[in-house]
Amino acid sequence: MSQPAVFKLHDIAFERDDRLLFSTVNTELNGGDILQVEGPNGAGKTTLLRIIATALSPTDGILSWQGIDIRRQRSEYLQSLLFLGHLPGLKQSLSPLENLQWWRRVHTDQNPLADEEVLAQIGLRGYEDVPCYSLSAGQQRRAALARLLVTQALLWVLDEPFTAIDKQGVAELQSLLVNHAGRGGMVILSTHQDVGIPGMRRLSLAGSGRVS
Ligand SMILES: Nc1ncnc2c1ncn2[C@@H]1O[C@H](COP(=O)(O)OP(=O)(O)OP(=O)(O)O)[C@@H](O)[C@H]1O
Repeated sequence: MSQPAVFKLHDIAFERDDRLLFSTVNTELNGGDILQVEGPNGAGKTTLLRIIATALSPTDGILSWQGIDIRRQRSEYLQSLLFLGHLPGLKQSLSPLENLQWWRRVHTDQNPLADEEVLAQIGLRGYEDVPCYSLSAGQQRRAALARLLVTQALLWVLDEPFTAIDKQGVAELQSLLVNHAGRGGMVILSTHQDVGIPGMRRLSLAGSGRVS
């Protein structure tokens, strides 16, 4: 018997204010898969990613992880998932170093990489101790993306991760995603940018949630 897909969206629908945003969204991911959720402004990309991150419940449909409905194993599922929303999600009065330390403690991160090394790799050397409110938009995005370097999560859910970062940062982030997939991880992302990731699949929300 074949193994169930690691992650599956089955007939997902979402209705808001009596308006059907999307319905019959079906797709599945296995280790190594990268999926881009695409569609015009207001199509529901952020909404779908928030459903995947369990911040919203679908009006209809089932999400399964390792073949089991995520509602029956919520904490196990959430331990396997890292969600970065379209805002950086940083405490603005804290520095990138303090934000990272806080995040690592909350997520009981066991990665041996030192905080300073993480921030250097993400392009924030020299800005470790600057309060986040003083950083540029791209530097704030990098401070948030630093979590990708230490997380053990298998499924990365990233809403507009390329926003505000420069060309080199985009290339580095693409490599990070490809390397994660190469190690058996999975990525679901939304972006309006042309992302040149070989083998990346697309889920279109321009109507009925077709997958190509
Ligand atoms: N908190 C909310 N309350 C009410 N309506 C909302 C809320 N958040 C989003 N919407 C509506 O839901 C629809 C989908 O929004 P969503 O943010 O998911 O779209 P999107 O595809 O991510 O758009 P964009 O490309 O502009 O980021 C929009 O019509 C939006 O107005």
